[in-house]
Amino acid sequence: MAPRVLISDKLSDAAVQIFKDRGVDVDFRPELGKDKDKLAEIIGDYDGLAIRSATKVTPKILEKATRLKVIGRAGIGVDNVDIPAASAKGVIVMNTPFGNSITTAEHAIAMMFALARQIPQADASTQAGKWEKNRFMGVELTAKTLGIIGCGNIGAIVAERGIGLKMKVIAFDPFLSPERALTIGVEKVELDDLLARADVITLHTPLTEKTKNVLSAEALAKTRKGVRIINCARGGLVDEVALRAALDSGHVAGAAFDVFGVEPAEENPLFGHPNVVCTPHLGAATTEAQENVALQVAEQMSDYLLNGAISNAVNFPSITAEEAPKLKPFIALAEKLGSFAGQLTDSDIQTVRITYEGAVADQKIKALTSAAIAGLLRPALADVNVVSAPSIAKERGIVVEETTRAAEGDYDSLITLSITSDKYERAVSGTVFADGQPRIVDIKGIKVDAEFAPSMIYITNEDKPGFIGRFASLLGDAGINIATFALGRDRQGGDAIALVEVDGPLPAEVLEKVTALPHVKQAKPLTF
Ligand SMILES: NC(=O)C1=CN([C@@H]2O[C@H](COP(=O)(O)OP(=O)(O)OC[C@H]3O[C@@H](n4cnc5c(N)ncnc54)[C@H](O)[C@@H]3O)[C@@H](O)[C@H]2O)C=CC1
Ligand SMILES: O=C(O)CCC(=O)C(=O)O
Repeated sequence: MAPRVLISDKLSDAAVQIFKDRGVDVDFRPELGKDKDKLAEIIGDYDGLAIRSATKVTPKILEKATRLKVIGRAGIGVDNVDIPAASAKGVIVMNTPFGNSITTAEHAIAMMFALARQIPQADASTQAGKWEKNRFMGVELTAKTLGIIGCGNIGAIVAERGIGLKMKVIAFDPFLSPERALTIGVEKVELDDLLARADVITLHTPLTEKTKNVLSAEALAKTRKGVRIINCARGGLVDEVALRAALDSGHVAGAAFDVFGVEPAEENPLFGHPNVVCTPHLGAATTEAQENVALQVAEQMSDYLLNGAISNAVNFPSITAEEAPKLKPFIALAEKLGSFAGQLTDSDIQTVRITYEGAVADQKIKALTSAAIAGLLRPALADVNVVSAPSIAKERGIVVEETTRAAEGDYDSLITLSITSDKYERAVSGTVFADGQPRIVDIKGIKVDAEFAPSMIYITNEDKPGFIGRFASLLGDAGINIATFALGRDRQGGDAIALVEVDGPLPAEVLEKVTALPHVKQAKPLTF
């Protein structure tokens, strides 16, 4: 029986044709993106779901998706799909990481011109018969400084266009290597430097814990008077209330937003300000981009449904059905070791060394390495996947080295991930026990024994009496339950570490208090 795919958003017709040509039954029901009840009612009849951003793939939808094998996002951001819930159901989630990048970069440039010359306002006034020639005095962009926050695929295209416009382009992106910055032709700077120098700031990062409110009230206060701000990436990167205040005071000269904290944005703090230009998430909305992403998603989904081939999956490596059961726990281990290192890293990674010892060395280590790199980069990159992770690492000048050797220590299989950055070297090792659960067994040469948990705290401290008691009382007083507690130290009175699993997320103020405890060097929240 031919697999069945439902298209529940406005995808280009090109996708329908590809599915038909490949022998996949396809139903084109774009109205379902806004009708979650109807979608839940019929999703059980389909093997594949092709979407853009209107369809929200929630755990409730996935619960009803008894046949679903693959979700294809015709676009980049998969924030409308509950990835953990899809993964838990074994549903592959694919995206199309490059098909709409040029179009979105062009939208940011269009927004920059709209702000510089107040084109929407001048258009409205002219068409109202006012002919207000003196009201609309613009600014020239040539020789102005364009500050790009997030210089990945789209940011790099914006940079190229900005340089073409004779602007001075500076970029803040902790994961941009100096070599890549040189190739793109941008000056790599720290955030404060960008804020102080840029005449126009444009954002091109994913929305993550680290990028949320990257333009906060405090950051906006560090910008130049007269700065213009563009967001064509994700709502939530800029504090909209603080930006409105900065526009009202005249500190910020203009803002152009395509994306908003709440979408669809029927109301928003920025609305109604005379120097604000808004579009309804149109960044990817060109015929060319929509055709690119529709063709690509239909090809990828057909390949998977008909032949089992996986590409651009955000939640699974490319492996065969026979390899999967043996590899799966080690994939999880590699990805979690990478994630552990990635969550603790805020600087430019130069080298990643992965050592496979014992039985695991005979497995498909390319997939394991990809999973480790995807885990490492995911805290920083938009929806990096196991297929794209190695090439992204290469593009960023990260050297990846793999070593295999016979088991030397206590474990049948051991994976060690070491990263070198411009500031430090960090190593973490893990294994999979007979229960199939991945575990951390060594951090920086200090032995521990901890499972990965949804909410954890990693603490480094001096091995002095009293720490555990003080820490436990602090969490107890804050009403936070400690689920597991793993300790290690290099020697008596030396460096110690603790990996603590807690029930529920850790509030920032509690973390601050932990960091302030005597002898604590650092305390970081981790999620797995
Ligand atoms: N408005 C629209 O319709 C569209 C919006 N987008 C959004 O644009 C954004 C960027 O997409 P791509 O360039 O394809 O992603 P990408 O993954 O290629 O680039 C993101 C860049 O942000 C950087 N970054 C991560 N954390 C950072 C931090 N804390 N500070 C500074 N930089 C940081 C990363 O190193 C990376 O270079 C995504 O959020 C995507 O969803 C994409 C397409 C259309
Ligand atoms: O499909 C769209 O219109 C939105 C595109 C987008 O935001 C993305 O690809 O991340």
